[in-house]
Amino acid sequence: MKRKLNEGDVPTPVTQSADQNAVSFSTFGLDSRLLQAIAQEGFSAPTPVQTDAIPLALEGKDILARAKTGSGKTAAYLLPILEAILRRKADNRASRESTALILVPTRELAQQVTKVVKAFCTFCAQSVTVVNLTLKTSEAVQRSLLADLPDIVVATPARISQNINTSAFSLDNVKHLVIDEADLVLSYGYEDDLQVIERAVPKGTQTILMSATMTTEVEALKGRFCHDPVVLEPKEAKEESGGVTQYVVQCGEDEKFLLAYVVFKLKLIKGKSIIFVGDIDRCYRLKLFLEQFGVKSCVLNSELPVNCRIHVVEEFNKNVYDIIIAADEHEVLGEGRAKRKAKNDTENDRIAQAPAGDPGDTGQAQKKRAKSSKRAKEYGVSRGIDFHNVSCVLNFDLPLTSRSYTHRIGRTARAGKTGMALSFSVPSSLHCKIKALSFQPAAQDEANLAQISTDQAQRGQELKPYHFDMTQVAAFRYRMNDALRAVTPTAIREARTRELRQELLKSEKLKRHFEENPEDLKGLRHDGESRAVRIQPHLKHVPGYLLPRTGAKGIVKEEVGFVGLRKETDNRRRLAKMRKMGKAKKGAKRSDPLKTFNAKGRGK
Ligand SMILES: Nc1ncnc2c1ncn2[C@@H]1O[C@H](COP(=O)(O)OP(=O)(O)OP(=O)(O)O)[C@@H](O)[C@H]1O
Repeated sequence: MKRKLNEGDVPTPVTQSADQNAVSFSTFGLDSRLLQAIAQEGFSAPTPVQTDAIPLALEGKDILARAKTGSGKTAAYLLPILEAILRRKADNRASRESTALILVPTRELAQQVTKVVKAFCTFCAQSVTVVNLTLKTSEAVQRSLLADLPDIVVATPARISQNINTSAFSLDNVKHLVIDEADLVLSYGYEDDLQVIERAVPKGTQTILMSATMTTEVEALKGRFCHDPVVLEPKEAKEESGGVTQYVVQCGEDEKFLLAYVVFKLKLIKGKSIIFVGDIDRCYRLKLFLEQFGVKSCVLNSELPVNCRIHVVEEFNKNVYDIIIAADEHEVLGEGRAKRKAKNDTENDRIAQAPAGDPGDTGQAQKKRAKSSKRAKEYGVSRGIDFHNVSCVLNFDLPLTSRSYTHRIGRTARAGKTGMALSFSVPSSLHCKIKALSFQPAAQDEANLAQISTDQAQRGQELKPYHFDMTQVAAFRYRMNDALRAVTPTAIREARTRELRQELLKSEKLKRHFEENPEDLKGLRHDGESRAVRIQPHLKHVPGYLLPRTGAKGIVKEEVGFVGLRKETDNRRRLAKMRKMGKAKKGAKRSDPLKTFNAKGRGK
């Protein structure tokens, strides 16, 4: 909640309301302590969804609000709930009940919502208590947290149903139920849990559904949980992704790396960026690749413990990093797949499985995905996480669904700001040309891009081609190849384990063990220092001769049409150099240096 809307930044109204400009938070009749907190957050005026939802929610109405990502939906439902709790407390000081239940699809979101509650309760912290039930705690701890009867409980549906089933939590006193990111809750496989909750929710509970998109799932939830709800929808579809300028580049698999290098090294994109990749290995591959050019980034993926993920987002939001590389693996499962659940899940949530016989899916790939999907279940980086001040979302790997695309690009242009989304799409003729760099689901890029473009067109948005001057970009190919060669499967594996090792070092739980076994600590520390990729200092500098005469800007040609990509034939030069260094066997056939990756296989 750090970014503020400046005057003039305030987005256009979401629905038709009487003179939106005259609305201020004080017109809602909110408790002065809440108004103080709102002012402290720097919110000068309510956003359109807040303007519409807050008065209705204060009247106790059920609401289904559809508003674009980043439009301030969290405050739209939290403020009226906090107001209602404070009013009830003022009437009956003795009462201690859990009266508000906020359901979110992921742990990160639970953490985020809890933080927002606390921020709004800065001046009434004694009166309102909140518990985030998704933290990694034992059932006994959860039971005791709930026994304190916090006013607000934030959790995933699975955690709630689990606690209802063990009688640790009763919904008898719940007066407000929120399902945030309602369009995602069912696709995360929470159907059984929602059934348990549905049965336990008392009649007359005020229900608020918040969603970025209106899907059949949301319609279904509306029918099941709401009573005669007011439906708030954007006035015009145009406003949906209004602040995001969307671009697409058709390119080969290696050219994704080439363009990423050029874009970030030459700072063609100003400000902070989120790069979405399709799986965890690609997260580290890209990170290690960019690192060699002195481009620093942090990674986010479901393999990292949840506390670490939250920490990474916080660091990014504090501008410690400008680039975050996020693996959107849950998305890779596809929405349909994610619905399939496995029984006997020991964790509180279910396992999303890939269906058998999916076209293009190997058995091994399916197994791997099913295994990782349990982790991915509560991890949804493209959904709802409030990354601050993101100028650009780069879809390094194109999302598999239009809905995912909407969620991903919603990480930029938040709270009335503007932003840019750049997507790489691999034409089928260029897919699987370089095995080590290829991403299997990209085989569907053409079809997925067509679907995304159609959906965006329906929202009045267009994906324009981004014009790189590829003749200029090609000059960087030699360096790209050099850097790519250093990112071996072993390097990726090591980077992956190193990241986890660092987490072990930070672990509170292992502190005692390390005190008793200092050798283990030393070993881990030492491991952490090892470098995954051989250092090539020259790569960090961009020699002037690589740049066009007009400087870095000459690489992006807005006025020309898309320039087809062409493989540069620098192999002869490279081979000659290697021979000189005695590395290449005479007569060795290496038409493309990247093919050396093939021989070693992928780093997975
Ligand atoms: N009235 C306001 N004035 C200024 N900033 C605001 C206002 N309301 C919310 N914000 C800021 O806008 C950002 C986005 O808000 P929020 O996370 O609630 O959006 P959202 O609609 O829930 O997005 P998503 O669908 O992605 O979860 C936050 O950083 C929040 O602090």
